[in-house]
Amino acid sequence: MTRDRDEVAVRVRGLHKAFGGKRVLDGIDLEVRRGEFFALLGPSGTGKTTLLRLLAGLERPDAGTVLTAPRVTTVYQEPRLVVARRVLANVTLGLPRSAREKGGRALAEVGLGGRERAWPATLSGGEAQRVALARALVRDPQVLLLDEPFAALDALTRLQAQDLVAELCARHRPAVVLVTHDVDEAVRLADRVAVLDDGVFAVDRAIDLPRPRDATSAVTDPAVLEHRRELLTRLGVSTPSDRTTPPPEKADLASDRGVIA
Ligand SMILES: Nc1ncnc2c1ncn2[C@@H]1O[C@H](COP(=O)(O)OP(=O)(O)OP(=O)(O)O)[C@@H](O)[C@H]1O
Repeated sequence: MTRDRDEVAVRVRGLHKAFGGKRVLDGIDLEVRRGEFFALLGPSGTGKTTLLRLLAGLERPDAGTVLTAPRVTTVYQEPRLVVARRVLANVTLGLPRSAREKGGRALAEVGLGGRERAWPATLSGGEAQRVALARALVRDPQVLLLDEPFAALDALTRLQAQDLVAELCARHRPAVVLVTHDVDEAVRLADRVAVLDDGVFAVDRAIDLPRPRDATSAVTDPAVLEHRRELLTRLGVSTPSDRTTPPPEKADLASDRGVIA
């Protein structure tokens, strides 16, 4: 483990944010280190994107502090490519011409080597999102913010894109904050998963599973299933195993009878 893995790249303390009197974030504390992958789940409208926007410096806190390493880059659900610019120009947008070579290497890293001169309109959704990843990579982010980056992709492309992001993050080791609605995606990618509810983290759970994590283990590995069950329960979704568990009164009865150790 090298030293910069231990550097804190995101430090949030006592963060409060409201819009028009509506409390959205109500005292958030968060630390994410270089090389750490943090995923944020939560029902719609709980403030996940607001937290990302605060980390990106696009919103100001009402109270509390938000500190990040200087190079912060966001990848959004839509790739946000400039249609009138070729792929490489999109990757290096706003950077000096000297960044072109690095841009080409970033494209090769996301599997799009040779597509530098393609127009965005000729790309598939998955390819366009890989261009967006290359555009983030070329900026050497110390903090990578991912705002539901796989949500618009079909199921198979999404799994491939998750593998790619896991691989890129393992190699470049930014501090990652991923916002997602997908529990399986969070468990597959993250070192830690939090559930944002009512302005605070209702859960902040370490996912200490070995890597690489392949897609099939998501349906076979009991440790993965346990994380999934716990997170879904915290999100208010009952799982089949919950439904087959006797209700509490019955479990108590059973334990009174000595059936449950
Ligand atoms: N600029 C703003 N002005 C007013 N209200 C806002 C603003 N930004 C966010 N909100 C409100 O803050 C709340 C949280 O929004 P936010 O987009 O952060 O939630 P979210 O958890 O990311 O939702 P989703 O999962 O649906 O994307 C919502 O009620 C939203 O309407």
